[in-house]
Amino acid sequence: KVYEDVADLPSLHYDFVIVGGGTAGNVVASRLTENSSVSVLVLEAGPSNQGVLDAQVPFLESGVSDTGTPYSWNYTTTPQTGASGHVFDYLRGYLLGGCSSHNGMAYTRGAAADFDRYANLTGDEGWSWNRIFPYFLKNEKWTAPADDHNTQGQFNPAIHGTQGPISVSLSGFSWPEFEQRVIQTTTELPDDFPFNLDMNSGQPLGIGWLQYTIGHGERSSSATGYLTPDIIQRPNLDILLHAQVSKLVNLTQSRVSPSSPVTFQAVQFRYASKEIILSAGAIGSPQILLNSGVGDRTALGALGIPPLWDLPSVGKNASEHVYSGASWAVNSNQTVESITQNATRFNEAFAEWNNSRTGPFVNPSPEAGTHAGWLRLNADSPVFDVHADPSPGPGAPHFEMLLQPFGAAGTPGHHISITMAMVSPVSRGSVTLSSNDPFAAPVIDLRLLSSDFDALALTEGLKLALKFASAPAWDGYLGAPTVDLAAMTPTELTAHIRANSGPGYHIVGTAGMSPRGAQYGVVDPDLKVKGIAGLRVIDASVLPIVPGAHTQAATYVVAERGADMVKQTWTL
Ligand SMILES: Cc1cc2nc3c(=O)[nH]c(=O)nc-3n(C[C@H](O)[C@H](O)[C@H](O)COP(=O)(O)OP(=O)(O)OC[C@H]3O[C@@H](n4cnc5c(N)ncnc54)[C@H](O)[C@@H]3O)c2cc1C
Repeated sequence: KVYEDVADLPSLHYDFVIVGGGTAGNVVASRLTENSSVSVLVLEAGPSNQGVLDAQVPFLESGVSDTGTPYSWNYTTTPQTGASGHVFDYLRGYLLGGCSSHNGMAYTRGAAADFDRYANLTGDEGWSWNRIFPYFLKNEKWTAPADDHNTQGQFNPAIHGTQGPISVSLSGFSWPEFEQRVIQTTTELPDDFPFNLDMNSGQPLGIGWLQYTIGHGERSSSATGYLTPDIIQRPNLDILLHAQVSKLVNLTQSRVSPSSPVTFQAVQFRYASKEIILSAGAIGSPQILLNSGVGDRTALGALGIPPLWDLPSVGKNASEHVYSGASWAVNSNQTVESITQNATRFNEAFAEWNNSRTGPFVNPSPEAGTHAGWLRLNADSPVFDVHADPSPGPGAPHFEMLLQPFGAAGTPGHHISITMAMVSPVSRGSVTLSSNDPFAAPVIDLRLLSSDFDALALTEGLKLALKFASAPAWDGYLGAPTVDLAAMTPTELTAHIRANSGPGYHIVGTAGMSPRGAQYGVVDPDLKVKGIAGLRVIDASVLPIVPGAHTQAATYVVAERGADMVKQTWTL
């Protein structure tokens, strides 16, 4: 059951307490309570997703994701020196479902090489692409698009799951003038921009149709998919909302030494007899560990937090994508602005969604892409003189190119954009504490573009965007660029990128996996916190390096495998 008030909770003792009812946390709660002998409590800081219209209507996503809404943690980053000193809002979902209840819904699994690298970095073959692949299928329910269009040639059915909790579909409303030009470009410039039937095969390189965690015109999230009404009714599952966990309690108060590991058995006010599972996300999980005295001993001591267990990697190694882009006016009124800049059409589109779950509101927020391209730097690029290739292999991208029939928000007229992201960044940031107040916002320093490699690579990426737009397919359609990037020298382009880029909200790595016995890292490959009994982290923070993909699919498979590991430990 879902509880709004702690006083109503029926029990003090649970087998498992899951901190965070977000993307990963709800997967674990749902899977563990499949066994009726197990009791689970989920503690979620935010409110319910039920009745939050903007979390249901894909097009209205920003109403739930943006800073300032009641459903956002309202974080900001520190000034980002590599990005002209800008301070960015750092969006994180503050409601049941976490980021899966407010994200952009793009469904991208990443490259096989991303997961094979996780296997190498952890010494656990179980994280390799081939071994993880069944979990993608287990998570997914392939669904026809809302407009029921013929999807042949737009995806490969052989690589998708059909029975899982999360609906995945192709776009349910089309922008034909734009889409035809994208596809035409793949035939005109096939060397640089080959068509890829399905970017989720493990071989993402090329341009393909985007898939979204949307079913029948509505957002599919961990809250809607893994906490269906019948699952919520399970007598062995309690979910407490408005419950922000400050720190974990060490009931045994045992001395810290490698031979007598610390045992965590409680959070604030509830007992977990088997395990506490931290699923508070890549910001929340390290924050709770640090508040609990698990982290860099010196830094904790300096803040007046008694260090309990020295794990210097907690909150470090934050790995995040960085986005920049280009936009052009177009000689057409067939862009998403025809809805966002016209109140009548906006209201009609909303009414259509209400009546039949069709129309433009079935697609994600206005700036969503119709297609994505996953691209690489040239093998002989001089950028590799600055830093060795950080990508996990030749089948994995350096860049994501998002193709959007929409310009910059607030600019009148009709535009298209090509957003370009550096998805194999060298830069690493951190999540640290500002004080010993466990409820104070953490310090989020992504160190975006702090590596020159990232800035120089993204410069090459923007050149690829310009090349894409130079294909004959766009002749007569593209008007003036919003900013004339083609006229810039490479140095000017790099400076432009530093002044005009931002984060992708894809942070991972702050409780990263490393091999068992390694002196670095936060969790072992079985997601148990190193040196601590009774505590795992199961969420995006355990991925040691950001995949070349939006991160929800990777988070879902971490959670599915994590739940299996917990079941295995306790023979459930
Ligand atoms: C605006 C935005 C757009 C995105 N777009 C996409 C996209 O289009 N495609 C994609 O694949 N990925 C996208 N992502 C990234 C993706 O959604 C995340 O990587 C993923 O969902 C993270 O899952 P998680 O379980 O690690 O954390 P979360 O989903 O954030 O879950 C953490 C949960 O823990 C709760 N919590 C935190 N601290 C505490 C505490 N102290 N006590 C109790 N509860 C707590 C939070 O409220 C939250 O519910 C986007 C992210 C954002 C923010």
